[in-house]
Amino acid sequence: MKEKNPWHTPVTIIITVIGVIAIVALVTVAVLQNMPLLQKYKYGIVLDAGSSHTSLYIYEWPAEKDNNTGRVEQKHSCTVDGPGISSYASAPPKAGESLRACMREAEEWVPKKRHHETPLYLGATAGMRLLDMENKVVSDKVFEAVKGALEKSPFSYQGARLLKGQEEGAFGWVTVNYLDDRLKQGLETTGALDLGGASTQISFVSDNYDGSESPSNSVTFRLYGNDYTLYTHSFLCYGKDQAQRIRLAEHTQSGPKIVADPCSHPGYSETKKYSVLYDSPCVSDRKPQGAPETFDHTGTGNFQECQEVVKKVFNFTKCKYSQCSFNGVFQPILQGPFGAFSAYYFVMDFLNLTDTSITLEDVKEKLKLYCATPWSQIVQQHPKTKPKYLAEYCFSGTYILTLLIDGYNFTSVSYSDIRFIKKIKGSDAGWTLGYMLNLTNMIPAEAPDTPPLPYAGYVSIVTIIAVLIFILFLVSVRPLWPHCSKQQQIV
Ligand SMILES: Nc1nc2c(ncn2[C@@H]2O[C@H](COP(=O)(O)OP(=O)(O)O)[C@@H](O)[C@H]2O)c(=O)[nH]1
Repeated sequence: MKEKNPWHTPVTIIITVIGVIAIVALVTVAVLQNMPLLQKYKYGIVLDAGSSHTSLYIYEWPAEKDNNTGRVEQKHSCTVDGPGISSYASAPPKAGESLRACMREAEEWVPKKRHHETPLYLGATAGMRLLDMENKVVSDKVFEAVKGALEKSPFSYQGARLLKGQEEGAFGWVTVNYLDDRLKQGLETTGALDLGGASTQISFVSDNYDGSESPSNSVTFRLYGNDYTLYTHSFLCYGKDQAQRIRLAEHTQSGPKIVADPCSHPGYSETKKYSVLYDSPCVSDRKPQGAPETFDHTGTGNFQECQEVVKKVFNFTKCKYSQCSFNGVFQPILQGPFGAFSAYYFVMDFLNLTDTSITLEDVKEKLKLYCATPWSQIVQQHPKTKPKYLAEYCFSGTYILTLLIDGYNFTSVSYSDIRFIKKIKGSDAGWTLGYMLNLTNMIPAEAPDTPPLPYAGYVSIVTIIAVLIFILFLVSVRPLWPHCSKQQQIV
């Protein structure tokens, strides 16, 4: 007689099928629910309206990490043709028009469906600060022109404004430390040294600075659960272009027809207009009376003498604080490391002096040789470099060393704590990224909660538990199993 196989009872079959379906469903739901979404990105655009030129930066971050945990990276940058927006004082509408080509480029780089939700900001720095001091009506017109141009774009325009020097310094510091992952991990921070054309910024955290001395130099942040009291100062007129004017103003106090300049190469000669040299609030009050219309700017290429004239740009006499950098400005004891970017990098990179492990004496020796090189040889060796930049590297290198050593008090030891940088992990060092991170609340005050397990670990655990449940289920229905002994295999 045929004994009925207990596995073939309808109840057992139904229970088994339901059990298997339930386990598969459990694993599927858990995995799908927690699976990373297909990588989609969000974007932000910042225009840096500097004194010498405007740059547009497009930033990108994973869309599903909108809860401040995603990494923001620079996707693209575009340099606006022509000078900085402050140079359009006599024709403000052209300042708006000048942005058009880069804005079109941005439209191509940012996916069309993201255009309307992509925030667009413009921040103007020292060039516009000077124009604002000189003629507020005109600077307002320039802002109106750029606002008009940006409002027409398909992006979510969030405003065009003048950045305070303190903001420029602080956001540069945020950028450097964000890109270096120092904020999220609560590591010792890197100071930021930014050299522009019209202003220069120094920002760092020092154990000796709690903001009580010279509070106007302090900015406090709470980022990823850590408190920072940042020292920051922006020196208006101490960017390299304005410092060059101050120095030449020193040379031309008596309104001479010929200026023999130790910071220009021997054999260099250029006819310049007094009206152009003195056309800046940084020097306008020093314009010599009865000067001729032009002067011949000639070079002697003497580094030591250049250092002496550059030092005169700084005032070291007065300090009402415990310690100062220059011009009576408080500065706490330097605490490194430091990242030096913008014109610091352009100049030191050109001069092959970005390696700060070489001694300061060697750096000065190299600069001395460079300054003494005849102009004809310099032009011959660098046919592709803009003559405007080429003519100024001797001055700019000397200015950078003087600013760092005499101005900020870097020593031959702490000089090696400086890194001359252009980019960090593919993103330009500068204030723009820090500015956008701040305005989009991308850096939380508190450290975001991290999931207790990484995704792969989570999937493994769910699968193992499901398999265990299945085995338990099989064991629990064991009484219904067919018996394996020979006698029971009667079919
Ligand atoms: N050598 C060199 N200098 C540059 C280059 N781009 C900009 N600069 C100079 O670097 C300085 C900084 O420019 P910018 O950012 O416009 O100045 P800011 O408005 O004060 O921030 C100016 O003196 C520019 O002339 C470059 O590619 N090479």
